[in-house]
Amino acid sequence: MTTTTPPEGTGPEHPADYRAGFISFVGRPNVGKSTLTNALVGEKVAITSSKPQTTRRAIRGIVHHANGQLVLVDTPGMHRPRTLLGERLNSVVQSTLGDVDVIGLCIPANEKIGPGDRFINEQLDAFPRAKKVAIVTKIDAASRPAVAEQLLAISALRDWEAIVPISAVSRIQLDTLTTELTKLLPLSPQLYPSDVVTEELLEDRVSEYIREAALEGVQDELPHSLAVTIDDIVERDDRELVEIFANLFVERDSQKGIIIGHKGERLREVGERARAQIEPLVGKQVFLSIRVKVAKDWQRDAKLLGRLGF
Ligand SMILES: Nc1nc2c(ncn2[C@@H]2O[C@H](COP(=O)(O)OP(=O)(O)OP(=O)(O)O)[C@@H](O)[C@H]2O)c(=O)[nH]1
Repeated sequence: MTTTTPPEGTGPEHPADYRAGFISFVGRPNVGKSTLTNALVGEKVAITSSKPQTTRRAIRGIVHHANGQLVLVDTPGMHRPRTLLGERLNSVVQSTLGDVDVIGLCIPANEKIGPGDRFINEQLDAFPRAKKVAIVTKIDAASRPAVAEQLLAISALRDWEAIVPISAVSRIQLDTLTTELTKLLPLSPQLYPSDVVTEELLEDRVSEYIREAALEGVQDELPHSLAVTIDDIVERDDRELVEIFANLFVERDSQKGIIIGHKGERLREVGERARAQIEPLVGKQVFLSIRVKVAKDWQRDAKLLGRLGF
């Protein structure tokens, strides 16, 4: 019997070679994974910062295009664990990578390949199912000869399915990367409806925005000590207003002072920065209450980690 019905789920508008699947970007902290995720998805779904190790959750950004769908699974930076939080982050990475179709190892163009890159590259052998692609990030920050040299050095690391130099900030070669990644995915119907760009809950995105705002301009030891929880998000019926009640956790009393600042000035700025990100997301004016609390040494305390959502 012959049939002209397209495979279930693909819909008549999709070509026969439509591909969809899961992709994870890995690499040392600060190599530009979150920035790349956001640039590909075209909306801010992962927080970025100049401080390493700011990504804590497996966030999915979804890239839609005519020939396929890339579901991006953003992972925390892989590193040797020093705290309980570090261990949990690593186990998130391990379970994520066991599932994906493609792993993109990100290595910046403007830094020599180091032990950290090699360590992560070796870890990838544990995931034979995934196809491996090298992504050379930040090419805007390196000279052409330096990029060429880096491509050569990376090609010696393993037999890659592809090596793609890109810049997320200058939007160089992002379409090429999308095309190359799509080619490596299985033939598949669409996995998500076309208007979905992330699976993250509003609450999670709001708390990430607050953490990002709080991270701006703080000292080096603080970033890992910050965590945000949301008590409530209330949509007011009587006004075009959303009320958000958040807690910002630090580990020590001294950090509380730093976050709040002189006469609360710093906290006010954090609130303003976060609000500027959240309002477009909810499409309404936002009233944001942030209460700073101390949870002593939460990174090393299993119970507190659980309470803070890790
Ligand atoms: N010049 C340049 N800088 C970039 C580019 N992509 C990212 N960066 C910068 O590199 C820094 C780190 O970027 P992130 O995207 O947060 O890095 P990450 O790998 O996700 O970091 P973790 O979350 O710590 O794992 C930020 O200051 C970015 O602005 C790029 O294409 N060009």
